[in-house]
Amino acid sequence: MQVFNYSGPEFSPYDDARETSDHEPGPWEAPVASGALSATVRLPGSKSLTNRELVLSALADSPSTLHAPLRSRDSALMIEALASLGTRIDELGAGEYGPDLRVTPGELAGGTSIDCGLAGTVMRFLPPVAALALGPVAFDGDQGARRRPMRTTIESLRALGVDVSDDGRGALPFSLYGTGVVAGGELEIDASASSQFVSGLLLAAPRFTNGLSLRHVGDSLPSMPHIEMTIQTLRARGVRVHTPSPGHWVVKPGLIAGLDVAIEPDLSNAAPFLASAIIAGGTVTIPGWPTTTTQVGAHLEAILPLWGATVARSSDGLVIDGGAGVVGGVSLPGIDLDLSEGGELAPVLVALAALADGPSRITGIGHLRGHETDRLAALAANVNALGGDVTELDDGLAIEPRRLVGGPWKAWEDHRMAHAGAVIGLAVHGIRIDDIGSTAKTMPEFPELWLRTVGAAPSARIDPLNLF
Ligand SMILES: O=C(O)C1=C[C@@H](OP(=O)(O)O)[C@@H](O)[C@H](O)C1
Ligand SMILES: C=C(OP(=O)(O)O)C(=O)O
Repeated sequence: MQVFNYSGPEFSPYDDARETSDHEPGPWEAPVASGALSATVRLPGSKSLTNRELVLSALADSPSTLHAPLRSRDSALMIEALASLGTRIDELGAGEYGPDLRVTPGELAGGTSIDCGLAGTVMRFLPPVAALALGPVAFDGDQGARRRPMRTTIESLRALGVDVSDDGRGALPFSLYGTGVVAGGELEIDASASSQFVSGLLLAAPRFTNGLSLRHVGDSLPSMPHIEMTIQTLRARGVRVHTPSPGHWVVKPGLIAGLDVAIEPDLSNAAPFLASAIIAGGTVTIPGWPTTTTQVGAHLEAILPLWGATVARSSDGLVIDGGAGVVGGVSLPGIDLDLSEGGELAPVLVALAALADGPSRITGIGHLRGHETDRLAALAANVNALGGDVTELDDGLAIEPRRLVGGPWKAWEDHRMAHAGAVIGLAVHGIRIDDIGSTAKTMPEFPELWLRTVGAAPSARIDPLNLF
């Protein structure tokens, strides 16, 4: 097994990361399951698809329309950044999920600074785009973002001839001076800390004069489905991309077509809602579940039955049936899972494992130390503070069965940490999440949707709220 060694800036989930955060921490008492569920939860659009389509629309040769895009902090930051680089983005009427977006590409211009917030997609996808602009572009983000690994982005741009200034930590803040042209060609990078290093380069590569032949060298490569998503979104816009061998991608130079594209619901954000049926019992339906998709959340269909749930597709969407649920006496088995392809699913799956009656190991996720917070340390600290027994491994977590008791649960700015706390709180009285506002990163509706899901009347239909 290949082990990822974290080599980014030093940080721990205990650091106070709130100094530059955009919201006041919202303490929240997680609701306990009060009975079997029967809920249909319509989820907002995928973060990963929305932010890829925004970038490609900005680089395209004609306008694009995004239907049902995500509206959250991460997509708002992407929109703001692309607008400051010269892209026009208009809201179109009010669709079922809020306004669609019309993106009209403009000449890319520097002379701006980009706030990445805590968004990996903004900090890794936009520097190669900014290199195509004329003029200086400065990048910074939240205090927590300054601890996320960025060395590969910085070094890959330098290797492509882009003038980048940084303080040598391999992290935000840094700035680059775009000349309006990137020659491209052959490039080797180490993307073991994040697949987003690969995706960011591939998304801009059709606009490089010679395209890009990109090879990943080094340790294992996480989150392969997200790279597949990048390739598929490029191909849908007429870009020629091929993969001569695993870890080697070739993007031909050429035009990126404008497109009318419907954004799928965020299947990774479906994780806590699907998990709620395993804890509370009963059924949860997610409408609009795509028949085929590159979203890694689709793996939940195969993963969640490991805990005994029945997961099936119906004409209404994806339906999970948790039977009587943990609170109704169902005993969850321990599991052994390599989650290298779907690290963003880990927090909710660890929450389920912490409620199981057997030992679990979730591995292949060493790179989660460089996510919104050090997710391995944060999950271990949170569960152990409730009386759990979670041990950090080099590339994952070992979870021993323990009876958990109520207590504080820290989000550390991390939306998925808050989701995990909410899942545990369904089964354990008195879980107090310190900052439910962290969920605004990808799903500002989470607290409301969650309360309505777990207290939902039979067959209640729950739609995203218009919070904007
Ligand atoms: O490209 C993307 O949209 C993402 C890639 C993954 O990043 P890592 O490879 O850094 O885990 C994933 O965890 C993140 O939530 C979104
Ligand atoms: C790792 C995540 O986000 P980001 O896009 O900021 O990397 C995530 O959403 O789990």
